[in-house]
Amino acid sequence: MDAVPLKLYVEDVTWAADGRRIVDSILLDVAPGEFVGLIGPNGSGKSTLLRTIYRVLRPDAGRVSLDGEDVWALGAREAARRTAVVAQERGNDFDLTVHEVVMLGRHPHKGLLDRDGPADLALVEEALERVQMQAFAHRLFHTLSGGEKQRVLIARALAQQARLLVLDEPTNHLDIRYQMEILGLVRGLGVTVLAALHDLNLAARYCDRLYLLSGGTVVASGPPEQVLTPGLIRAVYGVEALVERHPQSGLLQIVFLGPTTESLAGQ
Ligand SMILES: Nc1ncnc2c1ncn2[C@@H]1O[C@H](COP(=O)(O)OP(=O)(O)OP(=O)(O)O)[C@@H](O)[C@H]1O
Repeated sequence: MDAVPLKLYVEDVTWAADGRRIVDSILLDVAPGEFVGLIGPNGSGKSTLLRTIYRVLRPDAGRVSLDGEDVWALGAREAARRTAVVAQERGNDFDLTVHEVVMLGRHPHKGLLDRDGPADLALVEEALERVQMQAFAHRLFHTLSGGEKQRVLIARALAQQARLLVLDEPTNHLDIRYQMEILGLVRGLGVTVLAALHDLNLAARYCDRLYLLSGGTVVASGPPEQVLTPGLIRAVYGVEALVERHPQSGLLQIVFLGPTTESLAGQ
């Protein structure tokens, strides 16, 4: 993805369903080349917010802009050229081979009747190599394990050469080695990244800044050490935690002690 990173700006975005605001007046920005993590408990609105950003949901209020241009003014094709998405939802990829799934990443760049050219093939091969899935190129996508599928979807995003990468739980099927490899790879791409992550230790390690969502609103944002405090973890997740810098590695480390007594009493 040797593309110039872009600036993402989410300005007071609200999206409601059945009269309930699932995301409510969200203000968020990601600077060019920054890796920002979106964290928060189940149901806090992370996926819904990401879906407004990659233009599946149209906000009821507010706007999402890429380099200052509203994604709804850009049109689907141009928005897809700028934004690659690795999400849980799967389209009709089931009868496709791994190679064909990754080639889908080239579609926003091609006309309706354009065939796959040598440059497209080279990008697909390079992307498969980067996630170490070359040997699987001719396998049917639906026959892969969860982690293998996840790596192929990352490869599709790489082949797309987008300037913004939106990831929704990109590592949830991966073993610890691939979790670290994929997040390290994504970080090294130099593109703008917004990723919903559940693992707070991984979020602390790979993200420049975090936004913490609760009940559809941003309750904290900033560098990991400012957001991942015992007080905020207790208030938002209902879990007691110790947060410290590991003496040898210097990494921020969160040790979860257990649910707070209030949250246990509420069960
Ligand atoms: N189309 C919809 N209609 C009604 N409610 C919805 C709709 N989409 C999402 N919701 C609700 O909005 C809330 C937020 O969902 P969302 O998937 O954005 O949360 P999340 O933070 O990504 O959660 P998780 O960590 O569990 O993936 C949930 O309570 C969900 O049930």
